[in-house]
Amino acid sequence: MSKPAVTKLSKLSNIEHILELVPVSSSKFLTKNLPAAPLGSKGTFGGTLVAQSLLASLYTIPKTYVPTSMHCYFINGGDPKNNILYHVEKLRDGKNFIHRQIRAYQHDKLIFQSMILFSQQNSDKDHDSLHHLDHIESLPSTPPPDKYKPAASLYTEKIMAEGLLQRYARLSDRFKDINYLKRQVEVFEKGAIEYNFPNDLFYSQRRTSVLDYYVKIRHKVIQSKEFSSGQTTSNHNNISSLKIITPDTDPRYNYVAFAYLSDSYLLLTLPYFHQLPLYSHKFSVSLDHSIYFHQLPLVNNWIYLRIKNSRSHWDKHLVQGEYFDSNSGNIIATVSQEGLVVYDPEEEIKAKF
Ligand SMILES: CCCCCCCCCC(=O)SCCNC(=O)CCNC(=O)[C@H](O)C(C)(C)COP(=O)(O)OP(=O)(O)OC[C@H]1O[C@@H](n2cnc3c(N)ncnc32)[C@H](O)[C@@H]1OP(=O)(O)O
Repeated sequence: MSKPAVTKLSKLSNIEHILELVPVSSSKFLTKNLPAAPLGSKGTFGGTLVAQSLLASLYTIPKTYVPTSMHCYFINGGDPKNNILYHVEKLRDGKNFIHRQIRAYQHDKLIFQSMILFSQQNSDKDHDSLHHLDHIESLPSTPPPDKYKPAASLYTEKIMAEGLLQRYARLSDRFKDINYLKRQVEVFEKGAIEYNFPNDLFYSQRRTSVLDYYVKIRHKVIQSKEFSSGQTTSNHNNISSLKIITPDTDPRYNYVAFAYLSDSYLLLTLPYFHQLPLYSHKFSVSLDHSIYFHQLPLVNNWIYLRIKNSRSHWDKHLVQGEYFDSNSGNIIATVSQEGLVVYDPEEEIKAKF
């Protein structure tokens, strides 16, 4: 199994290290490293499961196919102290579409399942009828500094400042822990995902139905749009001939990295739509996650994201994001997620804060 040298990166931002899978058979893939929980959370980060299930399935399909959509369910919380084994089931291999189902296990416990549809990239059709991509005119290709700030400096200014921190500490004990706060700033500064948030993200008293921000991946991912034509990535019966899929070698890694970022600061932004401070939940897990890919998401470019909270009802909340390439203004993906998020009554949160 050949593997190119890995560029030296901070461990926090090394997405290849975070997501690496070791093929154990033509349909089973084991995590190389432990599946970490997000800071402040007990279970494995959902984005890791979504991205690794996509990565595992890529080993079983020809390189000319790209993901069109994926629909995922988080069935049991992942244990960050145990490796995960992904089983890829081939449901169908067609001329235009390929279907895969992926199940993630820790020991014998099913923790996650996804279904992924791939479509042929190099279509030989000569006309693209009814061609349309949602588009934002004159979208700035970098976050305008008067509206958006790097996450670490915004967190330091809006949460860690004298006077404000005491208010957050009334919501959760974690804000009394200086190590937690320092680690959060470090994750924002050096983590795999870089954010520029609007100035009022952490506590907005503005009534609005849309939240927007900019996001990208720090780890360099090859951007070439050329998908080598031809053979399957894997020789299904010979795992020693598998070429490891990395950010340096395979542009399809942009899809994998996008899947990872698409589960972060999505459900967590719910309080923004309800004029409450972020992190004011009592319990928060994502239940499902769906992505429609509209084109190759170039994850090292700033991606402009618009989130809506279409419904919140009896602790079940639906959030939906539209992601745009900030260079072209064209839509690259649509994401939906339902979460189980439990809050105290709004008046109680506001009274404490
Ligand atoms: C401050 C920074 C915070 C950062 C948060 C970042 C969030 C990032 C988003 C994610 O990545 S979440 C990770 C992906 N999603 C998951 O792992 C969810 C996996 N699915 C499940 O855990 C179960 O399907 C689910 C809990 C949703 C099922 O609920 P049930 O009510 O049917 O199950 P059950 O009653 O057996 O409870 C299972 C556990 O959930 C807990 N739970 C359920 N509802 C709860 C509730 N309302 N309040 C508190 N705890 C609750 C319950 O206490 C119990 O904990 P233990 O296992 O420790 O005993």
